[in-house]
Amino acid sequence: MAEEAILGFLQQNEEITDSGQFSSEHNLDHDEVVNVIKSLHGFRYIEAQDIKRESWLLTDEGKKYAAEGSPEVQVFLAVPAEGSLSKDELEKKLAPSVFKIGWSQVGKNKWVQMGKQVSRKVKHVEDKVKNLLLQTQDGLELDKESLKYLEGRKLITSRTWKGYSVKKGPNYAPKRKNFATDLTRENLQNWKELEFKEYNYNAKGLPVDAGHLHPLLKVRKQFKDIFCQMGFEEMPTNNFVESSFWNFDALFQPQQHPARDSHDTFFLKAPSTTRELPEDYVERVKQVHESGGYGSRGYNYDWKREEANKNLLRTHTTAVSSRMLYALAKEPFAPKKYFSIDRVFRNEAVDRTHLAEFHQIEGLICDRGLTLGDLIGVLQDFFSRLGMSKLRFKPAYNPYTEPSMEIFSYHEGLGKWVEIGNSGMFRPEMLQPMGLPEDVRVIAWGLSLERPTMILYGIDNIRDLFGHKVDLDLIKRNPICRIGIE
Ligand SMILES: N[C@@H](Cc1ccccc1)C(=O)O
Repeated sequence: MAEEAILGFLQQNEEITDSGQFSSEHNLDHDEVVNVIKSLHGFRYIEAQDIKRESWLLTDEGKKYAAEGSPEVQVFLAVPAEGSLSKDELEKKLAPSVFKIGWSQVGKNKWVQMGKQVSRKVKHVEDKVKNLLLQTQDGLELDKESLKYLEGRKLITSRTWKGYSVKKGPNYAPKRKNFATDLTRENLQNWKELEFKEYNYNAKGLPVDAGHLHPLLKVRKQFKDIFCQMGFEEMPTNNFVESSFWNFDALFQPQQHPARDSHDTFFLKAPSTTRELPEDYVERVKQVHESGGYGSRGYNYDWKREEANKNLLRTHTTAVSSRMLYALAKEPFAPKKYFSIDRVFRNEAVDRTHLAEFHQIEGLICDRGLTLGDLIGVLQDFFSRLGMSKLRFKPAYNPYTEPSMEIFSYHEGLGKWVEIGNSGMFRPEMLQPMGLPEDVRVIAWGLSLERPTMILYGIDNIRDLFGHKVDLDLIKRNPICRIGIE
């Protein structure tokens, strides 16, 4: 409405001299008129010039007198037209503040006789203050002296009024054009008929809603911090594709082991085999599988090179540990603590607790003379840093560790013992062919990253945590959970 009024007025007239006046003449809200002026100015339909004016507003006290009359007139009217009354009697007739202010004013104005008795001195009085206040309220201009007087009595205060004078601008039109703003298919097809809005390179874009950490990343960070605090170095795990040799054979896992079946492992079609392996080491691995050595009888089967060459998606990060230990064995011996947290792959039926790819956390310590007691002690230290200090161990079997132990922790929240990992001491059949000194022992453990994360975040279906069905809201709004689930 205001827009039509402004553009229409300028069609016939040179100028709107004062937006305030214009608003009251056209019965428009001045704030709305100002908004329209700003917008039309932005598109250069109009030119606008600021106008600033001092305007006056009544204070609360001023408003009261404008309605009820000034206190001096109220006092005057309380004095009888004929005769007199005592000051006390007069005071009782009026509100204390009215009496107090009015009394001093009637004195100044010489309207009443102020002796023992009070009586009128004049017949009529004019309520000048009330009239001036009413004029101010109506927006009429008062002379300087009156303004100073009312301001002195704190009945009015000044406010800077802002408005505009308005003329036609370079893009003036009696009606605003609708510009096309989006590069839609329709707009592009009709581009000849349309006028596009100009780009505003100074406009700020929408705030970017991105950059949230997935719960798995938050928990991974906490595990990483714990390993680093315990002096572990991170292993390079950036190869998802591994040969069967490093994933299985180097770990003394026999070639007919069920895990090496394609039902359990993803084998690669291309490249289906590895290009090179360290030949002398391969020979020693073959020997230990076939006929043992280092105090072992071996598995007594025909070890096949083709089987070791097959490429696969690594089924555990222990494949990386075997590469690292082999590299370590080539140097003069130095003790090491290694860890990794990265992705592994298993050809499994997916259900609420299993995925075909998940993350494995792996830690190992390699030093002379380590014992099972050291492994238990390190595990106690490691898991208590996670807030899990009640641990139990259960004998287990891995082809590459002896002894092997499953790790259970008492979960206070769930009120039961839960399996949290697997561990053991690497076998001599694994370490000796690498060339590590005979008294060097390696203690190691592994667990999934998903399981503790699910426990922490109260997620009971792994597909709600990882994969294409994950709710983005989970990623945007997950809290920071402290590991320490006790
Ligand atoms: N590699 C084992 C975990 C493990 C690591 C190190 C020693 C013992 C066990 C697994 O996949 O479950």
